[in-house]
Amino acid sequence: MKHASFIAVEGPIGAGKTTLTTMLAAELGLPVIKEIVEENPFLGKFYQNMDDWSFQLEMFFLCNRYKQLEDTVLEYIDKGKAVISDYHIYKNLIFGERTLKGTKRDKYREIYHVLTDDLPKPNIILYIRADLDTLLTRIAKRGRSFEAEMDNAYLQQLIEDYDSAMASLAVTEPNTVILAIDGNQFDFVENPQHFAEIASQVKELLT
Ligand SMILES: Nc1ncnc2c1ncn2[C@@H]1O[C@H](COP(=O)(O)OP(=O)(O)OP(=O)(O)O)[C@@H](O)[C@H]1O
Ligand SMILES: Nc1nc(=O)c2ncn([C@H]3C[C@H](O)[C@@H](CO)O3)c2[nH]1
Repeated sequence: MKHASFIAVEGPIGAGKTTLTTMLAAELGLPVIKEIVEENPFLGKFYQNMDDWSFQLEMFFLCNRYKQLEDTVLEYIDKGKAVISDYHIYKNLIFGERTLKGTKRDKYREIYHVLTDDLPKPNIILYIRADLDTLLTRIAKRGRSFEAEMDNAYLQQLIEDYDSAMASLAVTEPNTVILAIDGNQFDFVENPQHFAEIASQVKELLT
């Protein structure tokens, strides 16, 4: 039996994950899983002082996403229903490896694997790649106050971390389809033709 599709939209901060996920969910008639941002008590503190707050923040994201992933598996994947999410749980490792240091990083990595290794993961990843200027423009356009403190070097580093992580996933999980989307060129918000092209590629993957 063919497994139901579990699609994750990924990319660095401000790439357009939530926007594209919402648009595709509506177009394809799929239930949507979105990450919790506004109720996160550590994000503002983290952007002001990353060294002091990174462990709390990464653990908060990991526990929330773990719970959401468990629920997604029970509600959709185990029942053979397709679903689209605006993140892949693997992003915890991408961020954690960047923001944590020393023993905290080692402990966090272990907890990540203990929690997630035995859970089903997305079989399709839509990876939105975008350069620093594009991301800065979109983050500014969205205007979240706590992100005003974000360092450009951190964002640039994450762009590179995402590229490495996707290249490594392509090797370690060869059955996962990774569709790269050029977020600099594709303006799926303003240009319906651009969105239609992406939607048609995703539909092909689902058939
Ligand atoms: N392809 C695009 N073209 C033009 N504007 C875009 C595009 N994608 C997203 N935007 C705009 O950029 C802003 C950020 O998008 P969005 O919140 O979807 O990003 P995100 O990747 O989910 O961010 P985060 O990493 O913080 O969760 C929004 O204002 C959105 O309207
Ligand atoms: N450090 C860190 N670890 C994560 O797992 C993570 N996931 C998202 N974010 C940040 C990016 C946006 O500002 C905001 C919304 O995505 O939260 C994260 N930050």
